[in-house]
Amino acid sequence: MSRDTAIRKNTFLQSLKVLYYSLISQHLKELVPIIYTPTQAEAIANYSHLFRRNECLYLMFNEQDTMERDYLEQTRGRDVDLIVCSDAEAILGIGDQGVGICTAKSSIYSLIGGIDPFKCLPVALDVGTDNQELLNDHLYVGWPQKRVRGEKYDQFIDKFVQIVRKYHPHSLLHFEDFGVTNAHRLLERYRAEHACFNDDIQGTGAVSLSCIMAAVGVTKSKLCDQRIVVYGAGSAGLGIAHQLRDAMVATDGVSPLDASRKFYLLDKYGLVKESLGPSRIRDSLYESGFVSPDAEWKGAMTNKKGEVGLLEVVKRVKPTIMIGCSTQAGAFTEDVVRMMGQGCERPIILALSNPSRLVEVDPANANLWTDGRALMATGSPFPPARMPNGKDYHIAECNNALIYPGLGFGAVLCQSRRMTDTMIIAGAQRLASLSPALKDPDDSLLPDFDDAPKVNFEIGVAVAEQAIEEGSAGVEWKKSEVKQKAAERLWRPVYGEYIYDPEGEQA
Ligand SMILES: NC(=O)C1=CN([C@@H]2O[C@H](COP(=O)(O)OP(=O)(O)OC[C@H]3O[C@@H](n4cnc5c(N)ncnc54)[C@H](O)[C@@H]3O)[C@@H](O)[C@H]2O)C=CC1
Ligand SMILES: CC(=O)C(=O)O
Ligand SMILES: [Mg+2]
Repeated sequence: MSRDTAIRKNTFLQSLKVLYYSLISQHLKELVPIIYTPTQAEAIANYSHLFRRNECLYLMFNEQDTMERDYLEQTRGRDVDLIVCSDAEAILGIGDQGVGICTAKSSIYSLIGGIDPFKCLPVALDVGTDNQELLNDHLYVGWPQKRVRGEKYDQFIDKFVQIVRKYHPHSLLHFEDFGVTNAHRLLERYRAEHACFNDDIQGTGAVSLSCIMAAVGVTKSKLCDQRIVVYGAGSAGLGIAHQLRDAMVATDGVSPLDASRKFYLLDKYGLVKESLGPSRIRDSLYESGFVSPDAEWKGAMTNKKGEVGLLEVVKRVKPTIMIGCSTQAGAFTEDVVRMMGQGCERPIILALSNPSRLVEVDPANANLWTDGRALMATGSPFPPARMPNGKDYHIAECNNALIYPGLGFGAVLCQSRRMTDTMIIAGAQRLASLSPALKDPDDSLLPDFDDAPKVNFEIGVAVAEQAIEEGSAGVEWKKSEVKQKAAERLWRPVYGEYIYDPEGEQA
């Protein structure tokens, strides 16, 4: 190699990383689906078989005695702003993947959020796996033990969080794809003491709120006038319901109780209603206030176990919005969608499960079954649907990646010690204000992914402005200074253009 010193080799190799980011940045729409959803699910599912080298900080449960040393070794000389961690229990709709790491989530912060990749740290928290296929696989690279749960799990996570707080107190700690029993708990436990963010709960809630704000703009109605069915009451479903309810309370002035009654959540036991009891309703669902009173469901059709299914719910509720985050492919059947279409003029349908093969309804079918009246969004990219008038309807990609990079950029920019609900709402409102559907009701509900960097810059500015206004920021800027500061801070991959000159070579 012509680069003869270690430092020249080092800078050359670093430049290849810049090439990676530069190439993807120039072809975002084409290449994000390759490094992120839907392909990422396949890459994670085959992680051990495709394994080349470790790209993240890998912390294993049975090596926690050296956790602090391992952390320091990986972060030495780096000014870490952002940490993306996952225990991989509920990866991208494909369940427990043991050590299926989420480096892509971290790369998206750089590609779309403009955060220097050198300041981002992806962390795999390996606490074992309950995925028997992985445990039987002799090539599995993770710790081949059953998942650690309970107090020992909490102690391991706590040790990690305290190390982050000690060495990078201004960082944003992003939780990704934790299992439903841990996701809410961990966020609530740590968000008051450190800037924490759960993407599946808050990121998905925020991007869905933006999408729905745009959709109710098209239907010229208010958020509090909607009847909302959420199919799949896990991290994403509950996060979305909370976000929409908070927005109804904040913007439409309804009480939290009245707002809660606009929601009908379904989980694997059907409609979440009182009589399902604690064996079928998780604590976080009970506490959420979204459990339907039995009195509202007298005479409803049930199965032998007393469970009410989706079709019956849609028939009785006549929802204006139906959101899928259940991992159940095709759950929004023709009967369900046609029934919804009978109950309202412009059904708003968000089929958010990833990867694409798990989508609750193919938008082309939803379009057909509602005669082109549905306002639609999906979690992974889908081709446009042809409307009866011959026009193409662009399906919004309602994926948290359209908002979390900006939320993170904003929090990091102003060194916020908290990621507050109001900062997230400010980001969601800014995204909604950029919806193409505001100019043309037949256009996509959300901006195109090609515009994601520009859009996320705006989101970041809105978040930092809100943090300054409410006193959460660690910097002493005026709100009017934020845009300039954001522009100065933005990282963009610039890879020099090399022009091949054969004549020059001969000379
Ligand atoms: N578009 C986006 O930005 C995002 C999409 N997602 C997708 O949403 C899906 C769920 O993700 P999480 O909420 O993180 O997982 P989760 O495991 O927390 O939640 C899934 C929920 O679906 C429920 N469910 C399972 N079978 C069901 C059935 N037959 N009927 C009704 N509900 C059923 C489960 O009980 C669980 O509560 C995944 O496919 C994920 O990829 C998640 C986060 C963001
Ligand atoms: C997008 C995402 O966070 C998920 O599917 O889990
Ligand atoms: Mg996720």
